[in-house]
Amino acid sequence: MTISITLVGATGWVGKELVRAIAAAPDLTLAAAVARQNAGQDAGPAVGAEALGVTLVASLEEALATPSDVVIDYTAPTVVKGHTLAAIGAGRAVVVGTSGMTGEDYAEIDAAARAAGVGVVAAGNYSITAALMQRFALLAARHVPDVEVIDYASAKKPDVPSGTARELAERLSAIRQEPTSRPIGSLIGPQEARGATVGRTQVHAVRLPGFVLSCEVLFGAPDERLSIRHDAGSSAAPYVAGTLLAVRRVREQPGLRRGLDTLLD
Ligand SMILES: NC(=O)C1=CN([C@@H]2O[C@H](COP(=O)(O)OP(=O)(O)OC[C@H]3O[C@@H](n4cnc5c(N)ncnc54)[C@H](O)[C@@H]3O)[C@@H](O)[C@H]2O)C=CC1
Ligand SMILES: O=C(O)C1=N[C@H](C(=O)O)C[C@H](O)C1
Repeated sequence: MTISITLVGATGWVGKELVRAIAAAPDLTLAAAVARQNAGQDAGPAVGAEALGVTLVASLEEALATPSDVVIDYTAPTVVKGHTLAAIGAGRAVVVGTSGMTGEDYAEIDAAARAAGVGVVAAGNYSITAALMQRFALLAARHVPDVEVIDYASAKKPDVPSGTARELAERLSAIRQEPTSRPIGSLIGPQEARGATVGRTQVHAVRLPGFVLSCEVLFGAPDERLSIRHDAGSSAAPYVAGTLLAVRRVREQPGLRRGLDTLLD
């Protein structure tokens, strides 16, 4: 039995790579795919591949009419929460790639997934090396209380902070001890200069041409520093293996699992 997939955002930067990888994987089947501008076309040629016999549709609602085991979402921050809740409502497991959701959004999704008895995996970054950055940073935070996150992305990225930085900051916040830096409210000058507080962690977002996505975790201790950094390149290939790992594991348990590193052991 193969795992059947509904892919939303099938002709996007990541979606295209996923269509090709799903078509090449013997244990996976593309059951339905959503791409608004290419609706009516076969999904294969729409991503530069052989015909797959799957006709692209214009909305997740239409795609859910076709049975599948797992919905993958790589769309946009404005629509991902609605898509995820709709897929859960239809009894599908969900792999969330799209960035932009808050910790509160994820709490709501976890509750909905548990109530429906379906699994959800969400990762701010499905690259294996980015997951390792997160794993190493969480280990370091157990020993070093002072940590801040720098989030670098392209000038065109629509959301801030990145899914990578947001997830990292929220998870660091859950385990880190109190920092030794002065409380932000006590500082002289514009408090925005200290970045945004995500969970209990300061995140500094840089948006410049020349970056795809880089994330740096900076730890400071008396008379020494530790920097852990991940730099993404220009292709979407690094996200494919992690996303498909999540597809293969998402139905193991109901509720939300956050972070690709939760699937690595
Ligand atoms: N978790 C991870 O590892 C990664 C996450 N991302 C995130 O995934 C999201 C998508 O990234 P890209 O593929 O680079 O974007 P993209 O813009 O290249 O592709 C998104 C696709 O979704 C489509 N779309 C938008 N709204 C839609 C809707 N309502 N219904 C159906 N389709 C819709 C767009 O038309 C587009 O084809 C972003 O939030 C990005 O930050 C990107 C790379 C890796
Ligand atoms: O928008 C992007 O491009 C990316 N977004 C993801 C994020 O928000 O963290 C990660 C990926 O490296 C690229």
